[in-house]
Amino acid sequence: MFDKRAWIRLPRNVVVGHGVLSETAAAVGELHLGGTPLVVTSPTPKELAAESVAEQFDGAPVVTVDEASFSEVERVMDEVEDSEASFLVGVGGGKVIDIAKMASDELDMGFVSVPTAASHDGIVSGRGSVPEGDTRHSVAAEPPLVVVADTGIIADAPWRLTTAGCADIISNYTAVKDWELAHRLKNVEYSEYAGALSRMTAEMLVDNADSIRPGLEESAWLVVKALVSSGVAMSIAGSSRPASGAEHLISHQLDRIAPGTALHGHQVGVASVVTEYLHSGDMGRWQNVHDALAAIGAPTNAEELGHSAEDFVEAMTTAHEIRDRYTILGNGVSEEAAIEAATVTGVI
Ligand SMILES: NC(=O)C1=CN([C@@H]2O[C@H](COP(=O)(O)OP(=O)(O)OC[C@H]3O[C@@H](n4cnc5c(N)ncnc54)[C@H](O)[C@@H]3O)[C@@H](O)[C@H]2O)C=CC1
Ligand SMILES: O=C(CO)COP(=O)(O)O
Ligand SMILES: [Zn+2]
Repeated sequence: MFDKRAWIRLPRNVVVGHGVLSETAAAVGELHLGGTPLVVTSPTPKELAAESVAEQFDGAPVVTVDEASFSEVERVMDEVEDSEASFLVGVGGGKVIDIAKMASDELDMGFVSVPTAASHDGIVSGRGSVPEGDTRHSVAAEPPLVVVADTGIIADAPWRLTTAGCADIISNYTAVKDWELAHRLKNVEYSEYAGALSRMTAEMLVDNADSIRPGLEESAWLVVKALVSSGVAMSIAGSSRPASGAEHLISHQLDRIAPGTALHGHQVGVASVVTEYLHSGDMGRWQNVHDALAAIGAPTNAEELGHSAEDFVEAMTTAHEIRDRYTILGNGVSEEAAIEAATVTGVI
């Protein structure tokens, strides 16, 4: 009997380009959500974009958040109740977008994503990530109904945020390899379509690496389009598998061991060099990942991330424990093997 089912949730309007911030209300208006939003932001994005977004909705209330935590999600939910808002607009980096996404998911109301930085693919995906206890990885959430990515604003964001977004996309290569491996070894459901889209997204970014340079709005355009495409791959898969393998597990562990040391995208990029080595050994493929990161100016080793060699090795040897996600780390790599892989690739 044929028993496959898919429920693919995607954003309705994705608006990308120069000055599109001013089209936020129009892009939302098409969806007939009704009522007034609560705008969720943080200090810098507030001045850059959130105040202007609030004006477009007739002076909608604005709440400023400080950190990605469930207490902040609850504070936003309380503000929704006080202001009687009927949907949420997140304006800022990944933390703000996640808080607004998780609050709207809890309240079962619409969510609009207005990223001011192209730092990772969570800005467009149906995945939310707020640290809870020991959990650092994303969980399923409603994707944004509307994404408004103004390349003028994103091009002016600190360059490291853009290189982090690029590295998050480059890590899709190893994520797909891990997914294929889990399919072969553990019969994990695999989507050819989502896998191919994710890999192609990484390829297109790497092929255009020469045009990804600070201050160029073209770069913001390329990276945002890649992040959208990666988010769509996750929606098709119904999980973060196409964009998250062993390299993400290692990054989540680093976030636990040494929180706040480096950006998500930068960590997964460096970890991806090592996991590519674990996949393909001395065939030079890890060098391709390393070179792609170097070409866009992202970190290529633990020191550049600000992590010690000991912490990186600890993350590698414990990463398999944090989630039910089979990868090249299998049931765990030994300390000796971790040191060997990280040393050969120049990561430590
Ligand atoms: N939902 C998901 O699937 C995923 C979620 N995450 C989560 O996202 C968070 C990290 O997000 P990031 O964006 O890397 O960091 P972030 O949200 O902390 O942003 C970094 C800093 O850049 C500032 N910023 C943003 N746009 C700016 C602009 N245009 N100009 C000047 N400053 C600007 C922010 O205010 C913040 O201070 C973590 O909590 C991580 O767990 C990470 C990956 C995937
Ligand atoms: O960052 C992500 C994809 O790039 C989400 O992955 P996780 O589910 O591992 O948090
Ligand atoms: Zn990621």
